Amino acid sequence: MKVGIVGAGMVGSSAGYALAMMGIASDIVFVDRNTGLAIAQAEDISHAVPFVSATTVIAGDYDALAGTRVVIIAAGVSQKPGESRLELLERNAAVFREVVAEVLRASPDAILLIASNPVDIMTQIATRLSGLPPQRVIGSGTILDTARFRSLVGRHLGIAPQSVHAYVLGEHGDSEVLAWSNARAGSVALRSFAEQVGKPLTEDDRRAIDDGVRNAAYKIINGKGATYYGIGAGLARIVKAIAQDQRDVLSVSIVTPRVADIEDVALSVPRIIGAAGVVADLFPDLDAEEHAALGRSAALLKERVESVKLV
Ligand SMILES: NC(=O)C1=CN([C@@H]2O[C@H](COP(=O)(O)OP(=O)(O)OC[C@H]3O[C@@H](n4cnc5c(N)ncnc54)[C@H](O)[C@@H]3O)[C@@H](O)[C@H]2O)C=CC1
Ligand SMILES: CC(=O)C(=O)O
Repeated sequence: MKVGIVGAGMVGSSAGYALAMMGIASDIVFVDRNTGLAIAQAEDISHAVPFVSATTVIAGDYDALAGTRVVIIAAGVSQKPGESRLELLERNAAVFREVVAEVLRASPDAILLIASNPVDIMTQIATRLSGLPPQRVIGSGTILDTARFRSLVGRHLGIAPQSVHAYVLGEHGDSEVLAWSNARAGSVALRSFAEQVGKPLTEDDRRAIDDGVRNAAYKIINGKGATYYGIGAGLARIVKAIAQDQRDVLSVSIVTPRVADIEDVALSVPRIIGAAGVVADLFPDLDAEEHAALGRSAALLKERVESVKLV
C-alpha cells in the first residue's frame, strides 16, 4: 500500500520510520514545504529499510501522492514548552486550508489521517474542507493517550500494557477523560485485578496515573522539545488496521453525530477501523462523573471548532 506523509518534521518522519520498520507500506512519499527536509528524511529512512523491509521511501511534490490509500497530515506548528495544543489552532487551520485541497487534488480517494494539533479540531476542519464522509477523515485522537494510560497501569500492576483494556476518551488534550470505570486487565475488572495481584489502585495511584497521562506531552516537551516516537507508532498502527482491514478497536477521533448530548463534534471514542476507514463507533458505559467529563470535553471542542472561519 502507498502511504503519503505531508509534514516531514518530527512526527511525520517518526510515522514514516515506524511504517517502514513494521513493513506495512510498499511505498512512502514525504511532502513538505521544506523540500530539503523531506528529501533528507526519505533518504535517511530508506537507509534503515534494508535491515527490515522492502519499503520504497521517497520525497516529492503533491503530485507524487497520486495512488496513495492513506495520507498522514502532520504539517504545521507544534507546541513550545508551556503552550497548550489549543493555542496552535489558528496557525494550523491556515496550513490545512492549503494542504487538504492539494492532497485531495492529487489523491481523491485517499483516507486522511490527521496528526496536527489540536488534532480533534484539525480533524473537524479537514472534514469540512474536504467534504469527505467523516469515516474517511480520521484524527489520531487519543490513541496516544490510551497507550500512555495502558503503559502506566501495566507498570503499576506489573503486567504488559497489551493486557490492559482501558481507553482515554474525548479531547486529545487537557479535557480528556480516563475511563477507569470500565477498565479491565485480562477479563478482570481493574480494581479486582489490582487487589488479586497485591497492588491495589488507591486514589493517590489513580491521581498519579491521571496526571502522568494528561500531562505527558508537557513533560516531554519540557525535556526534549517535542513528542514524536509514541505518535509515530500510533499513526503506523492506524495505517496497519486500514491496510490489512484488521477491524481493530482503536480510540481515534472523527466527527461524531452525537456524543454525551453534544452534536456534530470530532473527539475520540473506541472505533472499529478497517479498509474503508472507521467502520463503526462504540460508546462505552461510563459512570456519571466520566459521562459528565466527556460532555464537558465535547462542549469545549464544539465551541472552539465553531470559532474557526474557513474562508
Ligand atoms: N496527534 C498527536 O498525538 C500529536 C500531534 N503532534 C502535532 O503534530 C504536528 C507536527 O509536529 P512536529 O512534527 O513535531 O513539528 P515539526 O515542526 O517538526 O514539523 C512540522 C512540519 O510541517 C511542515 N509544514 C508546515 N507548514 C506546511 C505547509 N503549509 N505545507 C507543507 N508542510 C508544512 C514544516 O516544514 C515542518 O517540517 C504539530 O501540530 C504537533 O502539535 C505532535 C505530537 C503528538
Ligand atoms: C504533543 C502531543 O499532542 C502529545 O504528545 O500528546
